[in-house]
Amino acid sequence: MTTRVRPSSKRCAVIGGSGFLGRHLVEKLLERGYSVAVFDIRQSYELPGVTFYQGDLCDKEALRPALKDVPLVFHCASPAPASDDRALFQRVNVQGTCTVIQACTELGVQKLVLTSSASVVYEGADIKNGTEDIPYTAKPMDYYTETKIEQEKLVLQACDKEGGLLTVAIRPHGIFGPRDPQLVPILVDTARRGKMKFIIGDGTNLVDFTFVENVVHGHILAAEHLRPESPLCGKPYHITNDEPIRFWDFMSKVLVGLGYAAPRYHLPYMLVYGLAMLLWLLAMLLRPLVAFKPTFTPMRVALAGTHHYYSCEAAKRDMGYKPLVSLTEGISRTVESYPHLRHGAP
Ligand SMILES: NC(=O)C1=CN([C@@H]2O[C@H](COP(=O)(O)OP(=O)(O)OC[C@H]3O[C@@H](n4cnc5c(N)ncnc54)[C@H](OP(=O)(O)O)[C@@H]3O)[C@@H](O)[C@H]2O)C=CC1
Ligand SMILES: CC(C)CCC[C@@H](C)[C@H]1CC[C@H]2C3=C(CC[C@]12C)[C@@]1(C)CCC(=O)C[C@@H]1CC3
Repeated sequence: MTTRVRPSSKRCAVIGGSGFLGRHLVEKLLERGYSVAVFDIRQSYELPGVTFYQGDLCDKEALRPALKDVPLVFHCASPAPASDDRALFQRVNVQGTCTVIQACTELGVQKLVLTSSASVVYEGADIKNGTEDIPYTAKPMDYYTETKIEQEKLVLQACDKEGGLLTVAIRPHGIFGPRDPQLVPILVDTARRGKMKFIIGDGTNLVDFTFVENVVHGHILAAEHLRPESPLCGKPYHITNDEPIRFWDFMSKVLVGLGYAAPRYHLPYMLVYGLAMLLWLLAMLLRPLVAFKPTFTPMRVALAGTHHYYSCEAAKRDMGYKPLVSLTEGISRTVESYPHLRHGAP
């Protein structure tokens, strides 16, 4: 007779655990007494309590050892949104997520927590205090969003309350914090190239930026509240700082904190959006001859010039979520963590 090892409830796996959010999640899980298996395409650190498995999540055989005897899996791997490689997004976010679900089911994993994105409902128009019942956009603005929608559907549909895999999706928005490879570095790069002088639109559009530790807190609460009888089963939840801020005020606070000037001059939104569309078309047409990536993509201009903030009332109600770090504290901790990006730094 073979005896199956009963997975310890303080064991878990983090797929994408080498990334920005993944590593913060791993650190918090360790602090809370979990032992963690990290599965990622690259290894970016070593920590006591972490077993590292390197591989592609599309490869089930590579995934299996990381998920074996683990009751709880977090899936926060994705190609970076800045890539415009449709085939890569499709392979990793859609086919790869099918592979993750299959592996979890075959290995008897009890809970799967997906990092989705609030952008699954965003199509370039204003969203004010959006709730989780807004339908997925039928017009995703990029391949990243298109495949995050498919990925979320797959995970939520896989939820089986009758003794099978339980699933939930966390939809963060605008994650920022120490070690973020995107938001602050893109902003500083744009400032260093002298392109952060302009405010797109009237500058009053409100947006959610969410400190990474609050996103981590939402993930752990979701995992710990996910049970067959709980309302979380098969549902998506927004996790934000619950403090929408003007997009341009947030950018200015980070820039000024790092010693750069805040943008001052206004440009009409529709003009910049139109130019971004033209540039994008040009990049498409010239692609066989020259590869260039415009800073001002239509998606980025829309993100910079429209309202997009979301309600996190459902997470408060169903899992007792409350942001732990305020926006002001989050911004100052973030700014302090980037001495090398300060104005004048070598
Ligand atoms: N950052 C944000 O503002 C937001 C992020 N999200 C979601 O949060 C999650 C985490 O994002 P974030 O931490 O910013 O992203 P990161 O790129 O920092 O982390 C993702 C990690 O997954 C790895 N990875 C990519 N492809 C594979 C693969 N095929 N197999 C195994 N590992 C792979 C990446 O490796 P490599 O770097 O080598 O590609 C990276 O280590 C993502 O699902 C993202 O969609 C949602 C909303 C907002
Ligand atoms: C979803 C958002 C809350 C988080 C956005 C993350 C990134 C998409 C943004 C981080 C830095 C931003 C930025 C711009 C657009 C959006 C970001 C890339 C601009 C390109 C917008 C136009 C400008 O004037 C320059 C901006 C640089 C920074």
